[in-house]
Amino acid sequence: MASNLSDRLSRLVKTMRGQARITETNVADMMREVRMALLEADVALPVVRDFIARVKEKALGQEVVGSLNPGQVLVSIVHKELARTMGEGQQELHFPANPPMVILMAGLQGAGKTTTTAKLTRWLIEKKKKKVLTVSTDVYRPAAMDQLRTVTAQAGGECFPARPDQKPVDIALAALDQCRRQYFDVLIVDTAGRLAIDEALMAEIRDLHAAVRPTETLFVVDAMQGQDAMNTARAFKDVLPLTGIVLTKLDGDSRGGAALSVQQVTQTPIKFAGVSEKIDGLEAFDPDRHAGRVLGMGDIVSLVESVQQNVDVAAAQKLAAKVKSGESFDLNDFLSQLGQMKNMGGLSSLMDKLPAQLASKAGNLDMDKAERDVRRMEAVILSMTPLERTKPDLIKASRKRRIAAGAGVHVQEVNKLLKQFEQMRDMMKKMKGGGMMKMLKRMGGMRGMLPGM
Ligand SMILES: Nc1nc2c(ncn2[C@@H]2O[C@H](COP(=O)(O)OP(=O)(O)OP(=O)(O)O)[C@@H](O)[C@H]2O)c(=O)[nH]1
Repeated sequence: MASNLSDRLSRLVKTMRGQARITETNVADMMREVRMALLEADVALPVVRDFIARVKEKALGQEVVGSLNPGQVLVSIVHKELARTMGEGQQELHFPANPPMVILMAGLQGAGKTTTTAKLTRWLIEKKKKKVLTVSTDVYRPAAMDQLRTVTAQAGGECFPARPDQKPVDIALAALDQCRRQYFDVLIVDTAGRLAIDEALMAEIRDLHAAVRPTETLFVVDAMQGQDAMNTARAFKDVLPLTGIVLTKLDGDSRGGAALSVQQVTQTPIKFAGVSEKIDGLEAFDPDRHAGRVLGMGDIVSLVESVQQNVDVAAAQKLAAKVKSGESFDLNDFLSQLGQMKNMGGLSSLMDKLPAQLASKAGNLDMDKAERDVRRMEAVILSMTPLERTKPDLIKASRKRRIAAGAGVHVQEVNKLLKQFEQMRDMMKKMKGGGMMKMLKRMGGMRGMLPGM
């Protein structure tokens, strides 16, 4: 697995210490790394070229302030420009003043249109309190009609009973008529998957569009499609006035470079991301966060921010000094560490911000259980006396039972915690604070990643 962009740039940066400006000479090597990172993320080559030219123009002549170096400044420029290219903030659906709203789903076979139709139905019902009707116009595959009926029911919506012997336009108009008569707020028209080179099918979807005049025409594209996504998107855009893009299968291995290519050629906002096969696996697309993924850096920017805001560096330094000087690590210290972890938004929110490679390694952990464990540990420590917290060896069996009762847990939980604490104290003694100092230094290094931090 290739290392991430900030690692690569910092390797280069070692050779250019003391340089105060981004110049033609030092930018060339760095741009090569940025180009590689984007190509590895499957962004189409012409889009990469364009993007690089824009970043270079922005970067040249930038002052490198304070403790930053040119590489750090560049990572920040690349990240911001990438997020800006993929959209300015999150983009919502447009709801017309007079319902029903019609949404037309378009895309290649297997892109995820039917699954997204169901997810969107659920999203509209739950988040927007809408009454939703779906309809399949895939007259070529009766199984597709059955699939939509099943998934719409799972989503809690209604599906218009279409028949394969009808024409797609007739089906859609009949569904729209039912929608009006029965006061549905939204009609989602699912269509057959089609290749852009299939002229007859492309003409059919254009006719469908003209007949139902949708408020939203969503192009559904599989993030795993990589470089090809650009050509597909362009062909659909030529035929249909797209209003939004749904990028599916972002839970796969792909770094999601397709987002950049598709957005660039269609100039259409990416509105949703598909993040699982399940009915609730649809999220509003977040360009800032996705930029981190494309660069292979996870949501590093907000991770750095949450570490800085919530970790009490002074307290951590005091703890490191205490361990180093041979003073023992006690349960109060343990409690404060648990508190810091909670301040950063809990384990699952930290996991969400990690780069994909790291997160997938930790993916088998049950985060909900881990968070419950942390809360239980806190309750156990809080039910001890101050003396017991500094000298846990004094805790006898009868006190363990009282502590367990106070925390509302089984006595085994108290034993488990004391054992974990003992292991941690042994580890701390071996580290003599050195490991923690290293960690703190790294945090200091991360602070330099972005200007103004
Ligand atoms: N992991 C994952 N799988 C997805 C996602 N979206 C769709 N899929 C899967 O992709 C496959 C194809 O999805 P469909 O919704 O049937 O695709 P379609 O575009 O309607 O396909 P056609 O009707 O053949 O044109 C199914 O196995 C879905 O479960 C997603 O966001 N993540």
